[in-house]
Amino acid sequence: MIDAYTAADVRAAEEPLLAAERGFHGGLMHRAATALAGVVREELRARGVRVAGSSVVALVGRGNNGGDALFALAALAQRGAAAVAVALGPVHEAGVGALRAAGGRVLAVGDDAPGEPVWVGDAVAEAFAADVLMDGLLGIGARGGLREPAAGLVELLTGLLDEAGTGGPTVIAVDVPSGIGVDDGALPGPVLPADRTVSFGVAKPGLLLPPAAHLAGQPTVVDLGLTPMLAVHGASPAVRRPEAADVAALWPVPGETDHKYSRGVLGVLAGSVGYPGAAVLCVAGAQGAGTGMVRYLGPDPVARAVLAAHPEVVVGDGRVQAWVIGPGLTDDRWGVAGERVAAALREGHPVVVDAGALGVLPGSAEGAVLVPHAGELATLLQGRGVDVDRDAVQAEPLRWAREAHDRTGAVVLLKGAVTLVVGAGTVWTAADGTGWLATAGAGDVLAGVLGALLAGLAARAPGERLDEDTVAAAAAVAASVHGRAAVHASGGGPVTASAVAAAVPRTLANLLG
Ligand SMILES: NC(=O)C1=CN([C@@H]2O[C@H](COP(=O)(O)OP(=O)(O)OC[C@H]3O[C@@H](n4cnc5c(N)ncnc54)[C@H](OP(=O)(O)O)[C@@H]3O)[C@@H](O)[C@H]2O)[C@@H](O)CC1
Ligand SMILES: [K+]
Repeated sequence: MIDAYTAADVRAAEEPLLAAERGFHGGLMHRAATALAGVVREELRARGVRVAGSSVVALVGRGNNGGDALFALAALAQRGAAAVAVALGPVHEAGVGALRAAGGRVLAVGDDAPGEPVWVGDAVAEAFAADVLMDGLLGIGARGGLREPAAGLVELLTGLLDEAGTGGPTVIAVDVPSGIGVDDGALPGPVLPADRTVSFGVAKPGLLLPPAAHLAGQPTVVDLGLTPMLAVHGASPAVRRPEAADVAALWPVPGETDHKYSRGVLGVLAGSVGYPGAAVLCVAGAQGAGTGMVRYLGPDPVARAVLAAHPEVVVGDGRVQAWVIGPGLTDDRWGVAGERVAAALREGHPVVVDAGALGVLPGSAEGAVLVPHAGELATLLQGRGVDVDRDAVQAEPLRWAREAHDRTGAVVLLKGAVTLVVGAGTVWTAADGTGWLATAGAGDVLAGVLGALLAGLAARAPGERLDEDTVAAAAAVAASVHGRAAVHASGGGPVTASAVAAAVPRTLANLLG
């Protein structure tokens, strides 16, 4: 599990550690910088460049984040790297001292910065020519987006890096990409996209939350002994991301005495004469995820298509432990879908609600998991009197997913390259897929995978409602499995939704094996 804590919780936890070290060399900043320098060396090796003779540049801001970057540069300079700090104002004095003592250079952008004065354009050229570029402008002390001159410098550099494709430096963000919303993943201004973020103590929410997560690259967390302090302080993770072991821990694995009913029966109300494929794909996802049985409800021609692809499906009503309602339904079926959602919730069954059925939710949909994409979430909120559109949802996905949760009582899984799951408690994210997964029908497969998982979990606790945290964790785990299946199926190239569903059993076998 990657657990991310808010900036306030991190500060409260580090306070006693900082007080205990009282400026002692070898304290938190020294350990953070040493680990950071280690990651830079790793990245230099990955580029086939030796540390001695390499070129490493850091953009340095006024706080301790800049201090980390300066001490890391000093450590690299000691090993023979050409280390250059670009200071964008007054910066950590001891850090500058250490860098200079190790033979590094300091370039100054702006009158109040130490070092050789340079134009912004020269600083950009220096940064762009480096093997590795560290972004140490702002950390968890950020208030709002980058200010000038850092904002302009980052905009210029981002443009150059965009044009260069893979030709520019490897970018490593120090603790967080500078200027992101540390706690909410917002992007209030320009942010330098990183290949990797080295985060100190614990991950920060913005590394896992869209849209900032797209700019953080691969997160690497450096252990600084903060976790026990967080526990003492009573902090709980604000955002979590499941890893392979977490999928295995949650996924119900059948025992010798299990039978199809004890493994979970999933009801699927999906598909229409216009969109029969949605039903076939949803069922394929559920079968691939190993549900005990699928009961399918839908028009005869669609049922025939479902049976042709999946002869093990039972067509017609009966007892189920969970539902998927909505994929591929046309408006003539929305009334039936709405009644079925309400009935399932009354009976205490978890329901995955997708597509057209999102528009016919009962006033309170507590117990449901809504699985919209950004456009569907905007429509759902508009239907409840909220003035929001797709672009606004994409700009602030956490805010609007939370709004939808507050207004419906349901767990909200917002689909995207980084999937977001919002309930009353911890926020979950998953980002194990590939860009190739953005393809027709992929959402139908996800609904089936999630439905199967919920049916399996509900079947393990007969007569009990699944608690909301379990449902939210299941939604994130299902999104993770779906993304991993896409990666398996893709092998780096295009992938169809059918292929993703077909790859789910192999993906689960690898995760559970
Ligand atoms: N947690 C840990 O265990 C460890 C943490 N460590 C490190 O410490 C970092 C936190 O350090 P920090 O508190 O000095 O904050 P940081 O973000 O560097 O700078 C804040 C300064 O920037 C300024 N400023 C604010 N917003 C701004 C803006 N938009 N644009 C421009 N300026 C802005 C603000 O000034 P003001 O807002 O008052 O104008 C203030 O002076 C943390 O991220 C990690 O890297 C490690 O060293 C050791 C282990
Ligand atoms: K940073």
